[in-house]
Amino acid sequence: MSAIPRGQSPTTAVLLCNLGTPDAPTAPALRRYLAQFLGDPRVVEIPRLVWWPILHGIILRTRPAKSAAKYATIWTPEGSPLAVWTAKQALMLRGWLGEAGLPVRVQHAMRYGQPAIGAQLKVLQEAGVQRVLVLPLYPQYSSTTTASLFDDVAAWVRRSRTYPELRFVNGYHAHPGYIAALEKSVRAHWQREGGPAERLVMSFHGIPERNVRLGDPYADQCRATARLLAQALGLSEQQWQITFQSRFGKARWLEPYTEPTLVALAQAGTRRVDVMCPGFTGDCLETLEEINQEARHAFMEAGGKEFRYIPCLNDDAAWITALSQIAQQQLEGWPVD
Ligand SMILES: C=CC1=C(C)c2cc3[nH]c(cc4nc(cc5[nH]c(cc1n2)c(C)c5CCC(=O)O)C(CCC(=O)O)=C4C)c(C)c3C=C
Ligand SMILES: [Fe+2]
Ligand SMILES: [Fe+2]
Repeated sequence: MSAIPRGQSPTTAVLLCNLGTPDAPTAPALRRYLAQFLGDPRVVEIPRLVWWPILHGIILRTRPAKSAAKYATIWTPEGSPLAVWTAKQALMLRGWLGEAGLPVRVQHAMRYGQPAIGAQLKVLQEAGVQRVLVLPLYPQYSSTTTASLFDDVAAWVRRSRTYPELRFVNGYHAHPGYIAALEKSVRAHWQREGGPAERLVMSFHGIPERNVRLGDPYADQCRATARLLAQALGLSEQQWQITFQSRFGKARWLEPYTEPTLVALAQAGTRRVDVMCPGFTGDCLETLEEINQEARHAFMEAGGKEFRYIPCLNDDAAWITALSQIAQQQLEGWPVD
């Protein structure tokens, strides 16, 4: 791909997309966010007639205040960590691609909340952008996340008379740059801590077991990521394990569940664990509160001695390099000006 002449506004863009987060750690903000999130038919696959009264009559009356209190424990002066990391990743990716001779525009957008995907696509189009690569911050494909993002892009296309040429990344769970960035983050953690703990627990966000039965490749992709990382780190089967967190509702989700596994490890005499969340590319509520606060507490209460949390990739240089490699591979062959 030839470089875009400097000084002109780029007509090619990368839209870096993430899940989204509430605007504030308050019950009203959580109600807006959860209504959009849990009203998405890709996330809750229950017929509307059955689900709507439960969502609006029960869940949105009780959950917002409880979730807001959790968000309040991780909120920063700059805002929600997920929003802060996503914006920073987009800024860094723009720099990395520019250095690689591809001065494309890079914007970020959220599936739920702000900045919305449709609004960002409109901004790009109005700025003269003719080609957009949509790059989700989800390494593992799931219909609940990746396909939902695609739906949102498609919904904007449906509303628009004209739209740019579009490409969409489905996932990169085994990309060598992603695995290498994860490996580097674990090795740096071991360096700081003076060596590995007895066990490395890799916790991924769960999804309902039913989705997997119906063909969602998410679980296999999480397992493949975990295995590749364990191999890169030279770990034996006894030194690592995969778990799934954040179960929502009463149905069976992917197992083994993270917190009960950590409790069982402590009860069986494991004193020290390293815990990471390789499926989350930036720290957020699910890693900072659910893992580093709640799961830590459960492990220690069950007799564990050290719970060593490994931060997500966030603004790590090796991770931004991986993102820029993934983007470059997809931008390859696209005509520029
Ligand atoms: C990384 C991949 C994710 C998958 C897969 C996923 C599936 C999924 N999530 C819910 C319900 C909730 N998730 C919530 C927060 C949340 N989820 C992800 C990622 C995935 N979810 C992230 C990054 C976050 C954190 C957002 C942040 O602001 O920091 C929440 C909201 C918080 C709460 O009230 O607990 C809900 C609800 C379902 C039902 C689902 C699959 C069916
Ligand atoms: Fe989630
Ligand atoms: Fe959670």
